[in-house]
Amino acid sequence: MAHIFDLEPSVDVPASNYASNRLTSADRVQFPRTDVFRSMNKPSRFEGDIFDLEFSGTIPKEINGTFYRVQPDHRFPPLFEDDIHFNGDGSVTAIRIANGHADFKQRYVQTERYKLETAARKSLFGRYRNPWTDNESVKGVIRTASNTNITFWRGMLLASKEDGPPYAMDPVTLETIGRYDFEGQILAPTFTAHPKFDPDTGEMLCFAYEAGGDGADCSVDVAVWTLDKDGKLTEEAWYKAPFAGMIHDCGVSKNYMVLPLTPIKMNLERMKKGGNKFAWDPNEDQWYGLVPRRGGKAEDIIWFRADNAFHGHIAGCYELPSGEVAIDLTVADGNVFFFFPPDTELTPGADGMTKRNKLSSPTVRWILDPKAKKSATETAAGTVWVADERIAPSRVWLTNGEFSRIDDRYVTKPYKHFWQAVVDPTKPYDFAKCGPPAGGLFNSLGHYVWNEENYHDGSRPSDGKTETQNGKFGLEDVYFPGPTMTFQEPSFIPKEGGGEGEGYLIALLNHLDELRNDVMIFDAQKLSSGPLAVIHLPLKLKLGLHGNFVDHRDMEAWQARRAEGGDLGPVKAAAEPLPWQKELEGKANATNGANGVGH
Ligand SMILES: C=Cc1ccc(O)c(OC)c1
Ligand SMILES: [Fe+2]
Repeated sequence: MAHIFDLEPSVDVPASNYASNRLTSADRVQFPRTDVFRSMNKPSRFEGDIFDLEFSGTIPKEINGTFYRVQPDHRFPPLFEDDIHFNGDGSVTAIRIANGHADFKQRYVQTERYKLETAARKSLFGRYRNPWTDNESVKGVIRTASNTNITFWRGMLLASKEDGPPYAMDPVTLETIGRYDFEGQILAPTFTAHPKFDPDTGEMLCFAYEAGGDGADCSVDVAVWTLDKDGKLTEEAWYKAPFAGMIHDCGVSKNYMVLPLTPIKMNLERMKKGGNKFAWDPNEDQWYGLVPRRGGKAEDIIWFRADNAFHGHIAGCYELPSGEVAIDLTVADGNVFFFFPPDTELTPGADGMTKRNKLSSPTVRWILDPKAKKSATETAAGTVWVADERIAPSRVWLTNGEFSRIDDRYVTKPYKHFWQAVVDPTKPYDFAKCGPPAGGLFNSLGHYVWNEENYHDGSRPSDGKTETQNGKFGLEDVYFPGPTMTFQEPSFIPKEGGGEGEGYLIALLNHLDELRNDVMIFDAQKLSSGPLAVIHLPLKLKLGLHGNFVDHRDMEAWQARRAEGGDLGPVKAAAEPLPWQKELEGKANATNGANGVGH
């Protein structure tokens, strides 16, 4: 009898189900044959559970909690062949660790997009953050894929992406509860994927950009909110940005929030023509908006400008005795998002590609003075408050990494320790076995400790000069697993009663040759000694974005409060469409779907 594969040549397999960049038929389930859907990033679409994962080494018995992380994972062939990784559906992984064992669970975030596309059994939403490329049937539907971060807040997981509101999930079952509007308190169209939690007050600090209208109109409105530990909205302030660009992460000190505005810019005309949401502008500055955490008014923002560069993620942010705000983050010297090249009409001749894979990404410290002189400056977007003097870095530590993490108990405070996924180009890479390193050559994990001189422990003011060094700002402890492996973002697991940085580091490892993942657990301060445990997953995940560890005691305390009959009761999903959706409802041609309200 013929084996099924022997028959394959007679099966009519077309080269591609795309023509002129568009999906020609949804009858055939076949993803684009582009790098975005290849190798480590081949769609997985796996949902399931694995009880008692295989592992090597010893999983420390004192770890009792869950490591959550989220990955974009397209469920259907995209409408456009040139689709990007960031447009994939959010899929959440939970690695539950207890008693020296680990279990696995993975579920999609069931967004409105997920539900409508499931019903249609095909993609209905088009290009990244561009509703003009959608199927007509989903006009007015919240488009977010909730694929960027997964944070724990008051007994729920919040799956978030900065183009829409967060979705609440059950932290144990990973079932989607629904769109979360903080019980009607936050009704903006967008919400950050990087909310921050003040360890002293229990507050959530969060923001949104492109927040003024329907979340797809390139508005320059930026909202900043605080929710107290009881979930009550206590602060809301609205600011104007100098242009409609990306504000991805934020820094939070005791009294301020810092909003890095990256020079990748939206353009409504380009979007209406079906083009990219963002384009890198190599002629634009990088900006930092400094706002007070309490009582902020529109005119309180100070926008600081510095030379063109690309923001990565924030390590720490805190105040100096002088009252100045220090913020440390990775800053790359070119366009990291090569899939958002310069717009040839807006910046003719600009080159956004040559430096791809050759970018340097040091950890940069900026010192921002809340008393800096500023002037009202007219821009196309309106009046913006800009500091009179440009800023330059205070410290440039040539770490060459991304995905900085700290001991989150030190958010808002002076801190010494940070960790990163590191690119070490001096190490061997097995190109023959692995091909190009999908997602970047994060071939190492690094632990860094600012030394006394560079740690603002409350006694030293800033010195106003730029210093650039390699290895002299503090201690470097780097682990390289081998030439066929790369890391995803690490998360820190604090040891109970331990000091800053005492605990473990957990991160996903990509095997680019076998196309499979492990989870590595390290002593957070001895990375170079190698992992204490390697948990072996029997499958390939995708390249994820962000993750966080949640201690089981926190989980249990909230579970009791969230139980039927508990003092809070179950999490309440949004009960009403967002204001922009209600407005659209009244207009001709609008089909609003379910408006993001659970059904
Ligand atoms: C890493 C940054 C980042 C920024 C915007 C996004 O939409 C995103 O989607 C996964 C990721
Ligand atoms: Fe991020």
